[in-house]
Amino acid sequence: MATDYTGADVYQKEFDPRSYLETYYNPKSGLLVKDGYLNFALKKYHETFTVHGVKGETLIDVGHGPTIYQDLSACESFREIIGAEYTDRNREYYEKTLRNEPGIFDWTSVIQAVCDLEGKGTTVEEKREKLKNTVKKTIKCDVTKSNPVAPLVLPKADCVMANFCLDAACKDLDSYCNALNNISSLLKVGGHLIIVEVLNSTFYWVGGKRFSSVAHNDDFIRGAITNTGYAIIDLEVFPRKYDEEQYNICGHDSTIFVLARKLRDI
Ligand SMILES: C[S@@+](CC[C@H](N)C(=O)[O-])C[C@H]1O[C@@H](n2cnc3c(N)ncnc32)[C@H](O)[C@@H]1O
Repeated sequence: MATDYTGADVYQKEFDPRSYLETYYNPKSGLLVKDGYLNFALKKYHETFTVHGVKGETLIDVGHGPTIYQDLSACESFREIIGAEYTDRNREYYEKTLRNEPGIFDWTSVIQAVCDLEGKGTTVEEKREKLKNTVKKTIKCDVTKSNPVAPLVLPKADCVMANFCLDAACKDLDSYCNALNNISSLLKVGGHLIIVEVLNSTFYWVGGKRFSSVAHNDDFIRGAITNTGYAIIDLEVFPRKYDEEQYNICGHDSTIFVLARKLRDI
């Protein structure tokens, strides 16, 4: 079944942060927890900032939505994280999570898992504090615009990450490549890009609303990143076991994690 393109205005009106978190990241029933993706992503982020030594002054987390897991390792290697997301509700939810407000989605087990990966004896509370202090601000961002953070003009960052954002934000493969180039304009030459996407899916559900996704395979992602002026440092595809009920909630057969270094502006 085809899904009509759900653009940024649909996200602003209809994307419910709590439903998204419960459906995909609930510690017991979350789809991305049960299929192993979350542990895969935590390991890849950990390796990025340790084995691959990615670090610097500023990292921009594009399309962070209401999730924080993608920043838990990064906050040890960057002086500043800037959250850049389209919807007001997601920015608010993300900020409330940083402040660990009562009733907010509970990331404790995920924070503990990252502390265990790091093996430095950091406590969950210390990690929460570190992340809260490292995220200096959240700003509005639209990846379909040539300057995604307009009207702001930011100094170029050392790292840009987009976790499950571009597939969700883009209408087709051409607009995906444009959006990749748009977020690349936020990054220094020599800086690092981290892209995480689902493969071969056209939709995902959040709280009774079907959202569109651009369908592509890993070759497309590899080509799009290389053609945007990057050298790929690490690329891994994580397959998802077939389960009819779960595939009816979101249709991807795997996820892809890519770490790349920017060689030039195109
Ligand atoms: C599938 S969610 C991903 C959330 C989170 N990063 C994660 O890893 O689960 C897609 C996110 O992209 C954001 N988004 C959609 N269109 C966008 C646009 N044009 N510019 C920036 N963000 C957008 C949505 O608001 C949402 O937070």
